[in-house]
Amino acid sequence: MFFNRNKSFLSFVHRLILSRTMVRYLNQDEAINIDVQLFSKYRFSVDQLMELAGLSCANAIVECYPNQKKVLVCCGPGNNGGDGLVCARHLRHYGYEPSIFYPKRTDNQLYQNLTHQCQSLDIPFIESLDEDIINKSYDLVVDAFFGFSFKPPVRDTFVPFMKALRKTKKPICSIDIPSGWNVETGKPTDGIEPEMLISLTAPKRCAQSFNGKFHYLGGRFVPFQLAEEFKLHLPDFPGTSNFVSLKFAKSLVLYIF
Ligand SMILES: NC(=O)C1=CN([C@@H]2O[C@H](COP(=O)(O)OP(=O)(O)OC[C@H]3O[C@@H](n4cnc5c(N)ncnc54)[C@H](O)[C@@H]3O)[C@@H](O)[C@H]2O)[C@H](O)CC1
Ligand SMILES: [K+]
Repeated sequence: MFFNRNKSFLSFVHRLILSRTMVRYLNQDEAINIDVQLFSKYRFSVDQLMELAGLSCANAIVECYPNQKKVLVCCGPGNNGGDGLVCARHLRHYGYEPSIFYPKRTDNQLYQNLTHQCQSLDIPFIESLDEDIINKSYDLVVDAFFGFSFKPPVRDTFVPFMKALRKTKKPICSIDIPSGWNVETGKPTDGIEPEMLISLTAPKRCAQSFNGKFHYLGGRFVPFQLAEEFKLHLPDFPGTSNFVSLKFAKSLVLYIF
């Protein structure tokens, strides 16, 4: 059956290997540079990209954690946190029971609007975080504390929160970057160990040392010219899906069966 679905199984495997092994892992400057180009040259708004990114994260989470409905979304002060707020809203619409921990808010109108949208869906905002709270009340943690603008070491306010993520027994899904990791060199000795990573736009260098269960690329919005300019070699997204596995073996099994 699968020979009919494509020219040949071998040509599929060849393309799959290339797409998984060829995808480029960005350094921090490249990630920031692409960000700037998306907003300037390609005239995307941050709201648009955040919505597309957060939606792709919610979809990938539903794919991997269909029964873990009680989700704690930990949001940081930047756009990574914004992705988390969007992800929480979409998970709520998908019938999940998200709660949000958002310790450091800003008066940025976009974040205030995203917060209001979550509150309008009765998504609770919790006021404190430690590993007992997580272990007792949640099935899954979404880590949207920090993305590619993180500069180590973790500042004092966030130290206890990162400790809770490090100590919890519950699976963690990190958005774009496992928070607290060096964007380029990866996990510090006391770093968190997420089970799932959803890279956005293109994977960052730290993702090369990620060996958790699930690694997806989300955010299906990269202009073809930009992908070409930065030689991103992004994999093909299947059908109308807005996330694609970067784990070669999983894609092969999915194809065959
Ligand atoms: N470019 C894209 O394609 C898209 C990117 N998205 C998401 O945006 C983040 C990057 O967002 P940014 O606002 O630049 O930064 P962060 O969210 O990573 O964090 C900045 C925030 O964190 C504070 N901070 C930095 N270092 C520390 C530290 N050591 N301790 C405590 N706090 C720290 C800093 O002050 C800022 O307030 C990217 O990863 C994506 O998730 C878009 O949403 C989608 C498209
Ligand atoms: K993160």
